[in-house]
Amino acid sequence: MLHPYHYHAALLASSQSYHCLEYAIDKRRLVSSEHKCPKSTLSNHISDDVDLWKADGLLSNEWASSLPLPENALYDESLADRSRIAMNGAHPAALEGRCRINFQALSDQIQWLHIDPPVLSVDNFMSDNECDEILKLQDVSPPPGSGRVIRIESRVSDSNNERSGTTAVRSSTTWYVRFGAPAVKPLLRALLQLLPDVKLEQCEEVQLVRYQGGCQGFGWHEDTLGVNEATLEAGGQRIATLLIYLNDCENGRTLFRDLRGEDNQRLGVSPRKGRALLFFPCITGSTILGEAAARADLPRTTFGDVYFDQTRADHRTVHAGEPPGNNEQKNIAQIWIHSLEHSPRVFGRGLNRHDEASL
Ligand SMILES: O=C(O)CCC(=O)C(=O)O
Ligand SMILES: [Fe+2]
Repeated sequence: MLHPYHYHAALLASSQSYHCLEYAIDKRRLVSSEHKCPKSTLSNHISDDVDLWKADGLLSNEWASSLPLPENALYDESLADRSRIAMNGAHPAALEGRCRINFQALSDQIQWLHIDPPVLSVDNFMSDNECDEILKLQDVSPPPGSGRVIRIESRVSDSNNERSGTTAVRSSTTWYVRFGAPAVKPLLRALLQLLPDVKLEQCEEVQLVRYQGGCQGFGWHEDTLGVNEATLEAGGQRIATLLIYLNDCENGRTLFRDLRGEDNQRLGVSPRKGRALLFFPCITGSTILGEAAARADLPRTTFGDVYFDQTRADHRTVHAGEPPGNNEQKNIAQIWIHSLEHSPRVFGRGLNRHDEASL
């Protein structure tokens, strides 16, 4: 029996005393390695729904062993240049997909952190209380048999690997939330307000991630799926990443390896409770981006829709989750938006339906 709302996968982040089962997620593929389970208070949360994952073909025996956290790669001019050249060929008129941003509703809160490729932040996207309600999902122990304790280590797929020239690993605790969970309703509503043409069916299940201070993070990677993963059933490619910081953190920024901020330093977004970060993993363009970019006097609302080409990743969007400080914990919620309807699979086929959301 699955819990009616959240938790298919909860995991123990702490790398210290006990691990029961360790898993790695390589984008949509879950790979596992089993460990001897020391006596642990958490062991009764481990359920046999591993079999469910196996049946779904998501388990294999691969295992990423090492856990280097964001390596200090140097700013790669050549990579950025190559992407810029690709971008020149991507006139918005030639881009099929459109992702309208509702500037009218949120103009005071939206900040353009980077214009090309577009990276935006939205402060107070969610209220403190709404963030707290989501955080509570992480504190509830899943009823026996409904969740399990796993450790997730995420690596970029081979194709990504080739692009960004590095293997990214994640060390974190990850929860997946059912669409019907009341706590995520405000988040889903806010998403649809910000991106009014997006259908909920295009969204992956809400993912909550917790990084423990000092030692956990997520290395350089791109959010696009590999060609074999961006299937019709998956809903094609990920066209937008929406990430919400659920608590304030001194450290633990989301860093964009090849983008520069206003201060000409590597672009980094600090975790502020309720702040959203939006960017587009595929090549994008915007109808009036050029004009607006050249004229500082144009109001922000003159930025038009973001157009995208879902067949081409924008390698300039390589990013990482910096480890929070020693005494901090970083909590985020994340949703990936696909070009087409996405079939959620984390809870098992058909077990977490978009229409449970009842917005
Ligand atoms: O933790 C972060 O700031 C970034 C997380 C991320 O990029 C991801 O989960 O894909
Ligand atoms: Fe990412």
